[in-house]
Amino acid sequence: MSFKTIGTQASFGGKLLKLTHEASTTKCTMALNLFLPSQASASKKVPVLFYLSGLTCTGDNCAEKGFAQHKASEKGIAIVYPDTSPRGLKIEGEDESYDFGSGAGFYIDATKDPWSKGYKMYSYITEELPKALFSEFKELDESRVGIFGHSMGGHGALTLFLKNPGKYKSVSAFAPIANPSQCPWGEKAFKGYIGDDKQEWKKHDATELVKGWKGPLDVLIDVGTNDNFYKQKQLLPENFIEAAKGAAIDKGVNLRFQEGHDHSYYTIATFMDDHIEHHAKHLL
Ligand SMILES: N[C@@H](CCC(=O)N[C@@H](CSC=O)C(=O)NCC(=O)O)C(=O)O
Repeated sequence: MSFKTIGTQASFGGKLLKLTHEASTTKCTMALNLFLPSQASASKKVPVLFYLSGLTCTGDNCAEKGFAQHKASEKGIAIVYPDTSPRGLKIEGEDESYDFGSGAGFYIDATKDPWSKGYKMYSYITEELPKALFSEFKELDESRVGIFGHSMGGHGALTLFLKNPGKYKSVSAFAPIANPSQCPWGEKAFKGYIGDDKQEWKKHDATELVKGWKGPLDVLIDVGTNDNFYKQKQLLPENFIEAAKGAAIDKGVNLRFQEGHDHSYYTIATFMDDHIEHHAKHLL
């Protein structure tokens, strides 16, 4: 057993397991939540959605206020809510800012010291965590996996999907950091975790990655018109759309601007049913 169950919460007819496990990629104990709908059993496996959260979050933010269990329970889809970084590695500066270090792993593997010690969220989310989950929870179907997320987690969802053709059957994002090489959050993270080589940054930037995408694409993206971070040009979703057009797959990106909505979980909860429906189309 690699996971410890430290709590179980009834939710929309299913159960939310609060789990921890020792992770070798991130060199620490990682916490996460796993929602299992009532349909899940070893003889009837259910598809799985990975939800990647944004800056400052843990696996609890969306589990508590994203309203995802509502539709996932109806559809019979499990949801994994991982943490957003390693914790407590005792790296100098780890807890100094909200947008770098703890709570800000950016879903990449750091190559620069001292962060390369354990800031390996790409390997954790794409390899170590799913491997551990699928080996322990026989009710999860590893052939039907989707990915979505918010803000930094929207960047994570888009890039993990685009870097791994076929691994994820569906993708969507709320207010993603869609062109991180060109915005202050992304510049700070890439410089700190990867270094100064901007060619390297491109390998982790959804707007760059989509240019090389081959085949069909069906992405749902919601951004609020009253999102302060959109106004501050941290998100740049239009750049992603332009890049997708260049790759002749623009019809596959459904970018919706939601009038009056901001960057918060009020927005995520409002449109969560649409996102689960979008994934269900591909996973069921
Ligand atoms: N503290 C920061 C803002 C932090 C913030 O808004 N975090 C967002 C994600 S932003 C992009 O990744 C979030 O989801 N917060 C948690 C929540 O429950 O709302 C500041 O002061 O600007």
